[in-house]
This record gives sequence, structure tokens and C-alpha cells, in this order.
Amino acid sequence: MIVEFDCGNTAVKWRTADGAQRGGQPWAALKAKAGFDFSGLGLPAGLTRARLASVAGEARTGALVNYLACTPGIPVALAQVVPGANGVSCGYAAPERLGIDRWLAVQAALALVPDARLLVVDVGSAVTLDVCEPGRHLGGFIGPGLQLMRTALYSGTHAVKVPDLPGTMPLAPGVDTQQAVSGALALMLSGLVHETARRFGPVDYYLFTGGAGGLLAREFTPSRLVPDLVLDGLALVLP
Ligand SMILES: Nc1ncnc2c1ncn2[C@@H]1O[C@H](COP(=O)(O)OP(=O)(O)O)[C@@H](O)[C@H]1O
Ligand SMILES: CC(C)(COP(=O)(O)O)[C@@H](O)C(=O)NCCC(=O)O
Ligand SMILES: [K+]
Repeated sequence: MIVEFDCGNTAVKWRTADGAQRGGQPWAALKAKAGFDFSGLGLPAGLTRARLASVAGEARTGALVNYLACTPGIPVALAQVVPGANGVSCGYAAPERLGIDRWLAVQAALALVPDARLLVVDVGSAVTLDVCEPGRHLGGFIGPGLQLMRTALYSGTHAVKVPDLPGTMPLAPGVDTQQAVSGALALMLSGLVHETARRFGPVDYYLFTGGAGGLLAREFTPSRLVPDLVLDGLALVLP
């Protein structure tokens, strides 16, 4: 049984390749005193190998790879950006600098919605937008995600310290600080997607993924929310 991992800056997400079992934990929840405790991931028995994509940095990625190599004792294949793979060119001048999560989401998106100009939006720790068309990734944008924007206000102001992230788009101007911040964060993300499409479209189809992808998906048509888009790309680059 193959296990697939998407390691972001906030959380580790995993599933078995057949999609039957899945889980995830924030890195913060896996950090024990002496290092990482990956037993908290709740991986099933009977794993034979792993496919892994990580933008979480060498220390965290290396710790997970070591754990997999030692505890279930399985080989781990690490996904990398390979321009031209599956007939898809990479927009970056230095493709190895493009986040592997973005590359995998683009691969999966192009396979899911062929023959269209796509805008792939991943709303995680950061929000990333990637413009692509059949056979071609053109490039994109990176901004702070909801939690990063909230904490920027929290740490940079005296009186704008709110606990919650937006769950929906605002229906009216905010009438307290929490509503005012939540509404703005949602509008900033939505505005970024709209403005990217306006300037760099036309966009035939929007694909959303990431922890807060659901916030935006309903705002754009035609669109689809695909929570596993990064994991879906793994099998395409690491068969
Ligand atoms: N229930 C939620 N409501 C709003 N935003 C959320 C929620 N859960 C997660 N998020 C956002 O999604 C981010 C985590 O999403 P994820 O795609 O797992 O990130 P990463 O891939 O960077 O680890 C959080 O930082 C937060 O901004
Ligand atoms: C932009 C990202 C931090 C997004 O990661 P995430 O929000 O999923 O944790 C990641 O794709 C990354 O580290 N990219 C490398 C820089 C780049 O893509 O240009
Ligand atoms: K992201």
C-alpha cells in the first residue's frame, strides 16, 4: 500500500494512494520535546512505499523521511520540479525554485481540466496562484494566507488582535473589529484572484485547494474545490 504526503508550512497531510485512508496534523501538534513525534499522524499498517512532496524545509522534511525509513521501514520518493515532465513546461526561469506543491497542483489541474486556461489557487499558509494552459505553466503569485495576515495585524497593531479567521465572505461592512478583519482578509484573497484573472486571463476554469480553499471557490465560476489537488499530482510525477 502506497502512502502519499503533502507537507506544507502549517501541516502534514497524508492519504493512502487508493484514497481509502487519510489524516493530517499541524507540525505544531507533532513537535515533542526531543523532536518530532510522527506517531501522531496515525499511519496505518501494511505500507510498502511513500511518495512525498514538501515545502516545509530540510529539518522537518528530513525528520519525516527518516521516520518513514525507520519505523514502517519503507522507501520514500521525494517529488521534485522537473520541467517538461508530463509535457508541461515550467514558467520559472529557475524551475527548482518553484514550490513543489504548486507544481503538483498544476500537474493535477491540467490533467483534470484539459484544453483550458486555468488559474490554480492554493490557500494554505501562503496563498499561491498559478496561471497555466495546456502543456504550459506561465508563472504566478505568492501572498500571505489568512493566518499570516491575521498574525501580522495582531503583532503589528495595538488594538487589532482578533482570534478568528473568516469562514465565509463578508455580507456587509464589519461592525466590530473581528468582523472588520475577517471581512478584509476574505476580500483581499478574493480580490487577488479576481485581479490576477482580469490582468492575466482570460481564465476558463478556476481550481481551488488548500486549507481555506473553500472560502473562495464559490466566488468564481466555473470553478472546482479539489482539497487533494497536491496529493493528486504526486502519482503523476512519481508513478
Ligand atoms: N477552518 C479554517 N478556516 C479558515 N482557514 C483555515 C481553516 N483551517 C485552515 N485554514 C487556513 O489554512 C492554512 C492551513 O492550510 P494548509 O493547506 O494545510 O496549509 P499548508 O499546506 O501551508 O500547511 C492555515 O494557515 C489557515 O490559514
Ligand atoms: C509559496 C509556498 C510557501 C506555499 O506553501 P504552503 O502555503 O502550501 O505552505 C511554497 O510553494 C514554497 O515554498 N514555494 C517556493 C517559492 C516559490 O514557489 O517561488
Ligand atoms: K499554499
